[in-house]
This record gives sequence, C-alpha cells and structure tokens, in this order.
Amino acid sequence: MPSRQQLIQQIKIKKSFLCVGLDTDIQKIPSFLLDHEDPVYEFNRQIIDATRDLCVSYKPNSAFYESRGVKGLQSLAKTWQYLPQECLNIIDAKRGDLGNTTDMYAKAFFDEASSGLSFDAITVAPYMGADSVTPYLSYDGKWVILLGLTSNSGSKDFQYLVTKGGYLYEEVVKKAATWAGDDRMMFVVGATKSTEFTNIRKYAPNHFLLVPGVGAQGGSLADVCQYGITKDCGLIVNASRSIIYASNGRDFAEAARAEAQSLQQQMQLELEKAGVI
Ligand SMILES: O=c1ccn([C@@H]2O[C@H](COP(=O)(O)O)[C@@H](O)[C@H]2O)c(=O)[nH]1
Repeated sequence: MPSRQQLIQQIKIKKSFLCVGLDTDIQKIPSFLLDHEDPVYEFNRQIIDATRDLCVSYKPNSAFYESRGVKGLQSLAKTWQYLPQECLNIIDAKRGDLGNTTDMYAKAFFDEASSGLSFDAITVAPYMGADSVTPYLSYDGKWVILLGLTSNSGSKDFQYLVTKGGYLYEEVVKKAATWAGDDRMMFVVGATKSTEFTNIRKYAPNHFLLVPGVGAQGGSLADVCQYGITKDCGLIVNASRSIIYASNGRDFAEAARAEAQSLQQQMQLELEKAGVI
C-alpha cells in the first residue's frame, strides 16, 4: 500500500495524478462481455490493463458491487486482487457509524484474512465524528479519505452552513486534520467547487485531496490545479464515467485509454507548471 512518499514518487514517475473510478454498472458495459463468467470483472480487468501506466489510483465505488449482492462482492474481490500494487487502491464506500460498527467496516474493507479484501484507503462520511473515523487508522499504513466538500448540488444543504469557525465543511477539515496527519488522511473535495480549494488549503495545506467531478460532472482540471495543487502535487483527481464508458463497443478499453491519456497529458502540464516534476 503506497505511503505518502511512494504516492508522490508514482505521481512523478507516471506524470499523472489520475484516479480511474471503477463505477462498473452491468447495464452499461458492452453487451459482448455478458457471455463472460464474470462480466463486471472482465470489464474492470480490461480497463485496468488499458490505463495502469496512466494513473496512480483506482477507485471502485462499492455501491456498484453491493447492489449485485454476492455476485457483486465476488466481482469486487477479483477486481481488488487485480489492482496494480503500486497504485493507491481506494474503496469508495462513504461509511460512518459508531466505533464498534466501524471496526466491522474496517474488517470488511481492510482485513484480507476476514473478508478477502484489503484496500489501501476508504472514503468515510464525517457526520458521526471522531469515533466513527479513527478505528480505520488502527490498520497500519491504511488511509482514511474523509468527505470534506462534495461535488454534488446537495452539498449546499449542510456543508455550507455557517458555524462559529466558518462553513461547516471548513470545520470538518480543520478538526479532522488533528485526528491524523497528511500521511494517513485525505479529504474529498469536488472539482465542481474548485474556488473553495483556497479555503480547504488553509486547514489542510499538505494533505492530499481526492477530487471527483472532472469529466461527467463538468469540473475543470485547470481550475482544480490553480487553487489546489501543492509542491508535492497534493491532488488525486478521479474520473469514472468519462473514462470507463468512453465507448460501449468492442473498442471500449482503447477508448478508455484515450480518455485517460488526455487527462494524463493535461496533468503532466500542470505538474510541470507547479514545479512538481
Ligand atoms: O463529492 C463526491 C464524492 C464522491 N463522488 C464519487 O466519485 C465518482 C465520480 O464519478 P464520475 O462518473 O466521474 O462523475 C462516483 O463514484 C461518485 O460517487 C463524487 O462524484 N463526488
């Protein structure tokens, strides 16, 4: 599982801070794959083969697998086993519950002996506070990626509420940054909120930010970099649908590669501009 230093090294080697989102929907994958024993795994395997030199991270969204019950979990387990070791492999599960329940979520996603899965990082919702977050950190070297300011329109319902210390999302980042250092915690900040990155950086100047919302949601990579990039990069930018569903024909993997390559090339320019490489 990559440490902070290993992640930075991979970013420099691959000249990329791309995370490919594996939001694999059996209804959307090319129909010719449906003859395979496990079409979702086969789709993921080909997407991974086509993109692994262009990205530093993969992020299966657990909902797409859980929604298919036992079969979906089998596809997830096989996909996890196939993920490249040098990449930061994130399970986007957005959990958050009492401490003893969190212990079970941690076993589910981090403890291979218990569940057959051992992702490097998990996305967590902050609403229930410290005891719903810190149990994940008892697993050596694993990362928590806490929702900070999300990319969806509903983020305005709570995340922008004004508190004594500023917006609620600012309070979340400020407080949670005291629970773990920048070597174990990251924050989710939506690409659609790029101008708010300046605020986030006040409280998390060195933490990596996982940034969804480029691609299908219309966020701008250039704006994210303008406000969020650091001397170590400090960004992992996710794109799911725009890459994995770039084509639904027999050329789906090549089309995914072309889309990932276009993002990687833009990222290389941003890394050069910021002096990271
Ligand atoms: O604020 C958030 C937090 C998580 N997500 C997740 O990221 C991907 C985005 O997929 P696209 O297809 O590139 O839009 C998806 O898994 C979301 O659940 C997010 O979009 N925003």
